[in-house]
Amino acid sequence: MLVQDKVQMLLPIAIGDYTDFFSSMYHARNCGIMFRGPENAINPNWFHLPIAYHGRASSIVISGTDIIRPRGQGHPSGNSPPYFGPSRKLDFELEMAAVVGPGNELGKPIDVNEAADHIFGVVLMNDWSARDIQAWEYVPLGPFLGKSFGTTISPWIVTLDALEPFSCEAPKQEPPSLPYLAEKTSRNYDINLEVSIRPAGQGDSHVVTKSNFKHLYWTITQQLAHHTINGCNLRPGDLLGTGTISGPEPDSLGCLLELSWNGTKSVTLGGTSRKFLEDGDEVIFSGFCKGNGYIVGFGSCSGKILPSLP
Ligand SMILES: O=C(O)/C=C/C(=O)CC(=O)CC(=O)O
Ligand SMILES: [Ca+2]
Ligand SMILES: [Mg+2]
Repeated sequence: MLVQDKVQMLLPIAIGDYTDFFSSMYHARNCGIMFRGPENAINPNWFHLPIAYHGRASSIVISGTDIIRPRGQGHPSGNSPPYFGPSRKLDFELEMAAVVGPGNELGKPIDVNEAADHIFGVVLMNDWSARDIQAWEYVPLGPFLGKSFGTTISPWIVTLDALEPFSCEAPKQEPPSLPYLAEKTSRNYDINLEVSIRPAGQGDSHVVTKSNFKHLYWTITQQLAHHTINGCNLRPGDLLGTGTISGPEPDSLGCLLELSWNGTKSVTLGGTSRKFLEDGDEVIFSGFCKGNGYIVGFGSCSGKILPSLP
């Protein structure tokens, strides 16, 4: 046995492909209210299929790896042209991710009721997001450079077997999903999640949100079944992010975009405050399940923001 602090953690898998879903209704609704207003907050398709984008596997890094503030084109306001420079709206996204194994052959979808047999386990994941870059580039094809500069995961994979004692009923889906997504039993897991930020030079980190995996509307088994329904093959080590896991309460929102309501209010951090991340901030995710006399821990998923290139 080795003391955790004395070893260097590495990525637990070789990640061939990475997909990121958008499966918390609270997160989808909040983003929609901010970007489209309350009447059209959630697009009609959202309630019929687990929405996702194809992410970038090459920039997935292990917890503890620094993240360089990305540069890019920022969203013009009014009639002004777009600007180029360091992101002014750098954010974290509190997520978990399923690690695929064994996966399927090309052309042979995985049945939703057998999907759990193709998920080896789960990790914590931070889908770092540059909101100004993302807002300008994402129509009509989805996120691109606003998210591909870095994604952090925790160092060990907690198997679904280890999570079984913490399984709980998933939210009721209304309208009912199409038959290929209808599960005989639809399960989530009760996993406590927490995000804290340690500003540069401070010893203490400050908790900014607490959420729970059980808030996901689309389950990870529905995500996997949907991903393969067109015949797409998933391979061992592929990573399926859940999407930002926001809960219903104001202190359970999974990103600063929501917590600061797109920079219109401040989030307190001890003696200071944030709307988006500043250079030197260390963002630390933790996750655990509390059993009877024991804990299943996910370790931490952390990263510090370094200044952008000149
Ligand atoms: O509702 C929209 O138009 C946009 C939503 C987002 O951009 C949220 C997002 O970043 C997706 C994610 O959680 O990864
Ligand atoms: Ca995401
Ligand atoms: Mg990312």
